[in-house]
Amino acid sequence: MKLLDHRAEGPTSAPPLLLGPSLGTSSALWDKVAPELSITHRVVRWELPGHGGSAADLIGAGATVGDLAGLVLALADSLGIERFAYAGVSLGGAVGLHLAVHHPGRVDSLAVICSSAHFNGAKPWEDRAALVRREGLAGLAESANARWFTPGFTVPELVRDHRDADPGAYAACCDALAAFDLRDRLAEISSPTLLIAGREDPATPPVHLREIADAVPGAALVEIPGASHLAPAQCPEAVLTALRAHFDGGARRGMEVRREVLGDPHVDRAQARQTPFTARFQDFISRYAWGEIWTDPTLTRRERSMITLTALVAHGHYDELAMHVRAALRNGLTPEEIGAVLLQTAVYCGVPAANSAFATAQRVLAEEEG
Ligand SMILES: O=C(O)CC1=CCC(=O)O1
Repeated sequence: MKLLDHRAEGPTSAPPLLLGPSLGTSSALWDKVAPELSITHRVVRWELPGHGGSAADLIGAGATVGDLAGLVLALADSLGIERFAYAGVSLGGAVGLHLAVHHPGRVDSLAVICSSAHFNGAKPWEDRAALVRREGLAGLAESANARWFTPGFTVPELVRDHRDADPGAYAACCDALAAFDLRDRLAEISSPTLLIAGREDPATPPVHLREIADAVPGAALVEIPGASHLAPAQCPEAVLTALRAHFDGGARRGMEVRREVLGDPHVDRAQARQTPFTARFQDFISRYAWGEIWTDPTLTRRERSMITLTALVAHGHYDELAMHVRAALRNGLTPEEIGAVLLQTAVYCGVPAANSAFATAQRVLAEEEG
């Protein structure tokens, strides 16, 4: 099966983040944003059919946003990505809305940028599709700067990509925009949703994003002054700040997992002891140890507990060991299994270390039983 062209960057073990382009643009739209996002995410930028390196015949006349969403899901499947965060601009944002409504199990978190739940009816897009089918894209590309940027600003590479797109596929994308209207379904979206509007955007002005924010439960709206339609290209830092804050569920998720594994009383005590001096360290632990490592599904929590017990014995961290014996019980290890792990440490970490570990574990197990 033919797939959308894409560019992937960032650690393969990081949470996946799919980035969608707007009509006439390519993945270059994300050039100033994607490298930064790829520090914390496996970023996959996809190309519209007939744009960038995607084949034009992936869609045809009468295409829908649902067809584009299907291509995005096929790409995700091919990359072994089940659930993902998603950000899209304009038509790419419409794809994100469609995914969140029709495939909620796939979308962990959504950001919709300079986009809309409807693109002002069918007529303008039917006219544009007819024009492009008749005359190609050269003429339309001449007006790209006015549609995409504030006066005096341009990104020549994006304008060139617009001119070079396949007219048939571009027109099919216009067909998809003509038929798109998700206003009645927005309230069904359950993924955490961020809307980003360009204050100077003539194509999808802030009122379109506000309409989505008002309808999607819990959604947030950020308006970027000085940005027109292609905000990630024109105001990358503002977009990056908003996306980072939205997608960095690491700290939040980390705190949830920390509480699940260590228990509320322990975490509450740690929080109460926190001072301005230790706050950054506590935050680091929540994000990194709990938000990234303990949440990584490659290993089970039971397996992680066994590894952690062993490592703590190896380094003689007996206070931490006591805490992780409790965590191991919470993660489903039996006292017998904990004993078997400690016995094995006698072989690899040394008998004196295991001796102290058994004493610590015995005390904790007795406390937990009593
Ligand atoms: O190029 C435009 O006209 C702006 C636009 C509308 C939908 C989209 O994806 O881009």
